[in-house]
Amino acid sequence: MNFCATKQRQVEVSRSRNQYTLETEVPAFKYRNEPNSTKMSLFQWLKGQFLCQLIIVYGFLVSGLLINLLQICTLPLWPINKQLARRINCKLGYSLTSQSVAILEWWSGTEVTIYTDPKDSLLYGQENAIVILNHNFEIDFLCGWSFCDRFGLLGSSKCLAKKELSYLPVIGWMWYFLEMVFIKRKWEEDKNNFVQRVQNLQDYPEKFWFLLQCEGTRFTKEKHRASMQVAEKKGMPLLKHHLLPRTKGFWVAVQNLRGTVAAVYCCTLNFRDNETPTLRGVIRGKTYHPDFYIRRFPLETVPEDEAECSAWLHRLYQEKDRYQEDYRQTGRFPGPIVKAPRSPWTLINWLAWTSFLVYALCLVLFKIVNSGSVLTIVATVAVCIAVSVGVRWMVGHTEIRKSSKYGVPLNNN
Ligand SMILES: CC/C=C\C/C=C\C/C=C\C/C=C\C/C=C\C/C=C\CCC(=O)SCCNC(=O)CCNC(=O)[C@H](O)C(C)(C)COP(=O)(O)OP(=O)(O)OC[C@H]1O[C@@H](n2cnc3c(N)ncnc32)[C@H](O)[C@@H]1OP(=O)(O)O
Ligand SMILES: CCCCCCCCCCCCCCCCCC(=O)OC[C@@H](O)COP(=O)(O)O
Repeated sequence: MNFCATKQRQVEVSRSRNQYTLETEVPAFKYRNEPNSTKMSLFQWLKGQFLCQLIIVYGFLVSGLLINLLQICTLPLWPINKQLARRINCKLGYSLTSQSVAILEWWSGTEVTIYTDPKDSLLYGQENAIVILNHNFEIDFLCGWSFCDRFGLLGSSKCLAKKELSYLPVIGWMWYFLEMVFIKRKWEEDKNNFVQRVQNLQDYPEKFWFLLQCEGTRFTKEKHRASMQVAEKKGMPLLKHHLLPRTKGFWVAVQNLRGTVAAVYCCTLNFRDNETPTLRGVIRGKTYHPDFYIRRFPLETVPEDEAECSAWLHRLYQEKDRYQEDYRQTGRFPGPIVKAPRSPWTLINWLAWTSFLVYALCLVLFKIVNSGSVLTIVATVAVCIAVSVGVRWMVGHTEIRKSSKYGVPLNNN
């Protein structure tokens, strides 16, 4: 049983007409994600069923391809009414991304606990921001989406992502229409396109957060060792829980988004009890316990000069490193917990897509079996095998053991 034994103040933030209000004290022991065992046993049983997991993957992929198709249909609109095309793509993006949030929050029962200043939380969702985040976990992008959804920015939020992710069916194709910024992580090759894509966000019609994972790659022992050798050579303090941040992307984003974004949100994510979450675990319904610490820095406080801005970011990562160390000692981040409720719309959208697609699948399977054609049946089995290989390949992109060798000496990809 998980419980937080620290006496702490929890601030409930409820959504009413886009306002986050109401504060309540909660008792010292706050039980988290504790399902009523009898009521939940059927649900637990369902989570363990391979068929249910298959339906989740099928629903996500097929709805994703349909959404990709709808996104392609918006292409003729871009030259005529760009802002409308962008808004439609945000809605389409929401319809796909929110399914993964529903799977995280409602299926696996994983809830992100947010530690932040309640005053700052009133601004979340009301302003554009650059978000920086550590890159240690296989489902950090899912937790990020959950956080975006709690503050109404799920469809429109963006990230700086490695180019390889743009080729991923469904997710990567969707991101292309959502104007994500893709980079090869080779500055000379990236710089023109990067600056252009960031500048394009200056007139974005929806509120957005722009996520930068300044470490540039996921944390592994090998990358950490290499990165700390660089820090040592530069005479910088060593980090224990982070790689040395790459600062160029942050500086360019800040410079080009002054006047567009209001603040930098420094986010630090960790999981209770040294959990090592995986996407497979989420699909199998395993509950994880992410804790998430956010500090808001008004953009005016970030230096304009490149060297000073870079030093500012390094200092921030040194602080983040101390928060991670404290978290390991105490099991919590500083500050009060702000509770933003999960939205029922993610669940409604997910159930609507899944019911529709399962119904359609039953009709198609019935027709195939009824046709009695051996060729059709063999072709169907072949397609299923191909899709299964494809899904493993896609899920593999989230796995740290398959992470790139970026940042390891003599191998910068
Ligand atoms: C709980 C969640 C919380 C919050 C989430 C909130 C909101 C979420 C919002 C939106 C979500 C939307 C979608 C997200 C969903 C999924 C996406 C998830 C992830 C995608 C992320 C990625 O793909 S990460 C990979 C790509 N991103 C990056 O690389 C960004 C970071 N990099 C940069 O910004 C770089 O600056 C650069 C790539 C632009 C350029 O890099 P470059 O190396 O060319 O230049 P730099 O000057 O920056 O760095 C060079 C200096 O670095 C030194 N250094 C450090 N370490 C090393 C090392 N290991 N080896 C060699 N060199 C190293 C080096 O010495 C250089 O120093 P100099 O002094 O010589 O300059
Ligand atoms: C919950 C949804 C379930 C639906 C069914 C599953 C179908 C498969 C979905 C696959 C989704 C893939 C999203 C990939 C996002 C991964 C982002 C990421 O973390 O990229 C790593 C890079 O930042 C750094 O790369 P490395 O240099 O560490 O290498």
